[in-house]
Order: sequence, then structure tokens, then C-alpha cells
Amino acid sequence: MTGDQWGYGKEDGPSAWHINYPVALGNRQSPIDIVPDETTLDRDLGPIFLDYDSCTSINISNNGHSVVVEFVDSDDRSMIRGGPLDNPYRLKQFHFHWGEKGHEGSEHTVAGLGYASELHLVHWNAVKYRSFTDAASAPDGLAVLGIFLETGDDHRWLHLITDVLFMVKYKDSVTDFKGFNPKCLLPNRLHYWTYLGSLTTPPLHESVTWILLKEPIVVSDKQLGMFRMLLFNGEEEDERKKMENNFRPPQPLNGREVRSSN
Ligand SMILES: CC#CCOc1ccc(CNS(N)(=O)=O)cc1
Ligand SMILES: [Zn+2]
Repeated sequence: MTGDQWGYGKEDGPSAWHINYPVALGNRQSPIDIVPDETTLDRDLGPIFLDYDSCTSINISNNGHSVVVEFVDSDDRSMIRGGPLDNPYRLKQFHFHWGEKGHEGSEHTVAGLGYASELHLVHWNAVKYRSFTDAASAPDGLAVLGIFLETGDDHRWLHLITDVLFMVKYKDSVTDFKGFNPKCLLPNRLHYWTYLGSLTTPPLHESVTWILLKEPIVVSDKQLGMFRMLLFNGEEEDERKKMENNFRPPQPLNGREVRSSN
């Protein structure tokens, strides 16, 4: 298993990542199980602000691990600020993690329970660091906003993404995706939990301030099923591996504090 040859299977999955990425055994790894009764209500935690500009989305792609929407990150048009963050952070990309059936698929769990999926909006600290890559290996370099997805009615805007998934069925496929504002994927209330953790995929850098919204968004089984038509493999490969269960299980808390906004 070298370079980007990690996955979610038996041989190359989360339990083997530590071989090429020893930080997998570090003390601030993500995701974690959030136990609401054991979180600390911090009245000094202010609200988060999401100022996204629909002109910054670029494309949507299949990177062999998830489906990713990339954004222009050469300016401050799409930002997250406030909450636990000392600086505003620039939106770089968002992607999803999901399962094969409704009760699991998220990465973070709440009191031991998983959601069907989890959306991650990845931002980097462009005040302190010159590039995403530099920020990604710094302890205060990244801020990832996590949003849980539960199944129920159709989500009125998710079809903008599911309608184009057929264009990125195979690993390394990419297509234009302009004019999309991820604000349409937010729940009504922005109450959150926050803690210091890591990327949940290799390189697993311990550089993430996690901000997890308490309120899930609702999407239909049918919409979520569209994600499962994606494949882990490239078009040229013989084996067809459905992209599903692309989530890392919860990691040791190691005494970390999880704070609650309210
Ligand atoms: C350094 C580096 C790099 C590659 O960039 C990323 C971006 C997002 C992710 C996904 N991590 S997660 N699931 O914690 O948001 C991993 C690597
Ligand atoms: Zn993620």
C-alpha cells in the first residue's frame, strides 16, 4: 500500500492506514463519538458565520474515496468565521461519507449512534498559512464543518448534486460544477459541538478544528442511493467496486474536551 493506495476495504482500510500513516495512532485523531452529556457548555463560544459566494464553486469529481466539490480558494469570497475560530478560514472543498444502509455511514457518531451520511466542508487558515497544503499540516490550519444527513423526505437542493453524479461515476473523473452555493445544504439552526482533531482520511494530519452541527439535514433514501452508484475504481479497471461505507470509525478521545455552543 503506497501513496494514495489506501481505501476502505479489508486490506487497505482504516485498520491498516497506520502502516503508511503512523499519525493514525496519534492522540487527536478523528472522527470521535460525541456523548452530549459529557460535552462542556461553553457560553463564550459565539455563533459561526458562513459567508459563501456561489461564484467560487469550480468542479465536482470522484477522487476514488468520495465525491468532492472544489472551490476557488485564492481569495476570501467563501469563508467560515466565528465560533471557536481565531481567524476566518477559506472554503476549499466539500465531500461526503456514507454507508450502504440507513443506520450507519457518518464518521462522527452521537451517543454511539451513526447517521446515514456526513457532509464535510473543508476550510483552511489563509491568514496564517500561504496554501492549503501548508495549512493542512499545522495544528490550527484547517476547520471542517460537519453536517449529519438523516433519511426522510427529499432534500430540495441535493438534487443539484445527485443529478450530476453520473458524470463522475469513475475514479479520477471530473466535470464543471459552477454557481453552487453550499449554504443550501445547511440545516435551520447552527448550534454545534467543537473539538480539536484530524483529517479522517489519509494523510490524517492533526490539523482540524472540528465544528459539527447538532441539527442534521434530511435527504431521501433515493437521493442517498444515487451516491452508491459511484465507483471506487477507475473506468479502465475490471473490478466494479460500489462507492459506499467510505467512513472511518470513531477514534479514542484521549481526554479531549468537546465543547457545546448551546
Ligand atoms: C495535505 C493534504 C491533503 C489532501 O487534502 C485533503 C482534503 C480533505 C481531506 C478529507 N478529510 S476529512 N474527511 O477529514 O474532511 C483529506 C485530504
Ligand atoms: Zn470527510
